[in-house]
Amino acid sequence: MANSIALAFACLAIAGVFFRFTAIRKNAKIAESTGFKVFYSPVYMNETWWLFLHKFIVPFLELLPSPLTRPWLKTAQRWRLWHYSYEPFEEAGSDTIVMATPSVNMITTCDPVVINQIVSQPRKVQQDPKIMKLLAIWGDNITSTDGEEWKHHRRVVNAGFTPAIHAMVWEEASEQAQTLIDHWATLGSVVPVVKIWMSKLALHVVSATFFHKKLTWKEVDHVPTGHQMGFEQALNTVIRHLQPIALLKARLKWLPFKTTQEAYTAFSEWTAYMKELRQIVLDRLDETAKKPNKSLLESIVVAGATGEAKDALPEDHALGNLFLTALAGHETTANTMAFTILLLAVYPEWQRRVQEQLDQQFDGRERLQWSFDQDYQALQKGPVWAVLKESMRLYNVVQHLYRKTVAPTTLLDSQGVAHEVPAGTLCQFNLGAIWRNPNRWTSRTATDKRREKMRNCPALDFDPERWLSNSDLVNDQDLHVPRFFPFGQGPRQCPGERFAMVEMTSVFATVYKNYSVELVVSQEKLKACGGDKEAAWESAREGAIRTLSEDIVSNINLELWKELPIQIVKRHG
Ligand code: HEM
Repeated sequence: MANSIALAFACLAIAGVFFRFTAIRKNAKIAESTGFKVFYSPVYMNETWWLFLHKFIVPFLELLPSPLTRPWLKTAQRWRLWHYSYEPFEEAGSDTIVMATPSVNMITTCDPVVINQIVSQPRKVQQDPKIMKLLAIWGDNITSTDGEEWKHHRRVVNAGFTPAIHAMVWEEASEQAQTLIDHWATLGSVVPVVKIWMSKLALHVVSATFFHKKLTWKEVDHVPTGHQMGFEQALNTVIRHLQPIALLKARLKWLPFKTTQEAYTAFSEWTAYMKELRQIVLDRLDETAKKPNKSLLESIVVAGATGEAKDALPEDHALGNLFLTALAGHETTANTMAFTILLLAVYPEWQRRVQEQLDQQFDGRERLQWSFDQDYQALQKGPVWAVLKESMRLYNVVQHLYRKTVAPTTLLDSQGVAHEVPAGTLCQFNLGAIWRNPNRWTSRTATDKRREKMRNCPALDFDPERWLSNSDLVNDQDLHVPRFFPFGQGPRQCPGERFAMVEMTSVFATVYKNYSVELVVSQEKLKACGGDKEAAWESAREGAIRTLSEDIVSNINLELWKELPIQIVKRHG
């Protein structure tokens, strides 16, 4: 009996391998017609079994001779793409390659020309429905749709990003940052994991400006009557359990595990909060519909309720967009702020340059006298934005974007060669590889020896100067397409770009005008360095640079959950 079962399994495994191999061969033939370099990949990065088992399998695959795994093993690990950066393309000897997998052909590229061609042909290249529908948890929304349906969602969401909202973001972000610093002071001014606080801060800003729901540091865990979770906790828990919620939604209720029960409670609580917010607008519908400057919530709900043929959104679509903007609007900005704060603690010389710019700009004016109209634009020219851009270059929180060809498409590459890509090809833009491609971006801040010793940590290349002296921006000045686009490009470019930049500028102005942020040097470290403060600081800095590489994790966003303590110190003079 046991022998028969073993035989049956062996036959199944052989048949599986045979079918996979045949499918790859078939896909590879089609891929070769594109003229891009083609590689076989025995797995497709999004296959369910691979996503579940990779942790156990990858260490064994890494023991195989590299010609057998190059470059597919790196491209198949989507959660490590940021860590591998340009390596798979280096291994492949090309900035655009096609991976022929058992299920789909996937173009993966870090060539800005190819990317620009892809996003410029929205009729032929669209969102991949399989990937984007996962985010349609409450209903279709701006990211889960394409074509005419997407235009509809986009119009409604865009209407919420008004100049009045951006001015509100400026004020709210500054107030939240100041009250957070005051809150930190009550906790001793040492912050072990800055990411956690930046997520809260960014959520507070989104909540106040989009939903008219003011959140404060004291009421973080407040649970209103009739609810089982606070507003903030409900959203954060939904985000933490996004994958099971996306797959099972209300069916989670029937699973008896603690985490699935928690996920279900968060799912139903967040649904209730969104419905309540919607109802508040519905109660003042006529008045709100006439407002020239609607908030995002108002724009979405009014469009859904008035039934105008042009803009009407059913309730599930309205909830879908409310969730999506809350999600897209806070984690991206929060992680970018967290990385930038840590980088400035590692590079105090850049912190000083930021402070000099702020001192000059505000010239003795107190925080409440700063203004969006007078100060936001002025701060874009100088170290504040140079630091932000350099941080987004090295720590691109959105690591990859996807499109799928729905018709045969011609793509030119940076050498001017035309490639014919058939319909049904998945296109992946590897953003980290674009901006850490050593052939395009100069690295001046670390010697090869130091780079080798520190295992090529991205933080070693932090060089905001490149944004101030444009001459050194990139090696290929003759490239006539955008080369740095952390917010995407083309019709689907991030609608929240200005929102995010206003928020981050305002937070950094508030933090660094009156405070410095320093790495914490532990007593053990000081002791280990024989009481030499300078040596202990250097050692803490080396540790921070390593942490900013080895401990970065890739979830929906790139993030650092591990402790990397910093302390907030009042500036003098
Ligand atoms: C540092 C902060 C942010 C970064 C790096 C970022 C980046 C991006 C990127 C790369 C895309 C995809 C573009 C594409 O598919 O080509 C995107 C889309 C989007 N972002 Fe952002 N984003 C940020 C902040 C925000 C904020 C603050 C909001 C809202 C308040 C927002 C809302 C959205 C939405 C709704 C989309 C989908 C657009 C569509 O599919 O039409 N983002 N973002």
